[in-house]
Amino acid sequence: MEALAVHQLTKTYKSKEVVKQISFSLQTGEIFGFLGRNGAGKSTTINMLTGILPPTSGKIEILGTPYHQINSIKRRIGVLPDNSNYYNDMTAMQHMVFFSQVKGIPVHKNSLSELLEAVGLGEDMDRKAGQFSLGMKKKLGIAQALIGSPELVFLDEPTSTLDIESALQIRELIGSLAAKGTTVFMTSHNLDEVERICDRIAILHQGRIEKLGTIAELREAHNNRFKVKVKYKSSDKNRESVWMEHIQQVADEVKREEPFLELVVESEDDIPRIVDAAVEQQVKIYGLEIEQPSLENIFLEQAQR
Ligand SMILES: Nc1ncnc2c1ncn2[C@@H]1O[C@H](COP(=O)(O)OP(=O)(O)OP(=O)(O)O)[C@@H](O)[C@H]1O
Repeated sequence: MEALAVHQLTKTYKSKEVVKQISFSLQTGEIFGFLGRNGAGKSTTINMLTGILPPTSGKIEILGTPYHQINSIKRRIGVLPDNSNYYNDMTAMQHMVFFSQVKGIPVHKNSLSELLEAVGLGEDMDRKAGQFSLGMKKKLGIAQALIGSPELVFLDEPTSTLDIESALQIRELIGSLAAKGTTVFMTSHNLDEVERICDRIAILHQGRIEKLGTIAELREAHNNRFKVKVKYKSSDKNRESVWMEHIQQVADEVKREEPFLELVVESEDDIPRIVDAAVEQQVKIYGLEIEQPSLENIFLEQAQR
């Protein structure tokens, strides 16, 4: 089932279109990464999807419910907005109780403290938010987004401002949510993170979705060539030449700087062919490094256009 379906969604400020006819859908239980440079329109999109900002045009269906009825399903949605405000004099737990009440969800202190523990605020739940660092506020924002076990969660940069360990903890939490069937829509500037946890991604560029798919699909569309670096040794120059001739037929590019050989091949299947031919010609392989285009390459290519 689709947790979210967006069709031709557009936002115009005065005469400037900042989100331009974007369409996509999210399957239940998937982690969807929404990427783009500063100002690409990510937060504007999240604000429209969560009912904070009215769209100029387009169609949104959330959890099988038309957009104009979004208030009736707000309890089933969790949101970490791009900037959250907290009351300096209220503790983390008091905030959680307050947010539960605002959402109309019965207050269960045990589950609220479990959520605070899950984001790493277990020991700080009775401290006032006025004493919190930026990272701690972010964790509180994630905990409040998860009150009432929402089916669909929007997380705007959930790990920015977090230290390495905390970011890892949050990534694991996001993974466990999805494993339980929660659908996650998240933005991030950390491409490594996106590559690791997102099932599919969309790259937004100047308000338009320029790329959409799994990382493997984006690689395929980008230019799915493999760079292969081989460390080798051969004691027989003739046999080595036969191997080289074979490589010339298989590889698109060949660069040789003994004892290394750098190749570019179209298909992953070319790699064992090259190794098999080496074995046949008694060329010894000491190392093999294989590099595929990273999400960073794909993203940078997009951003430079
Ligand atoms: N209230 C507003 N009035 C006019 N323009 C706005 C308003 N809010 C956002 N914009 C413009 O809309 C565009 C998209 O902004 P948005 O905040 O959605 O980008 P973003 O992708 O979330 O960026 P970031 O990564 O920096 O958070 C920007 O050009 C921004 O200046």
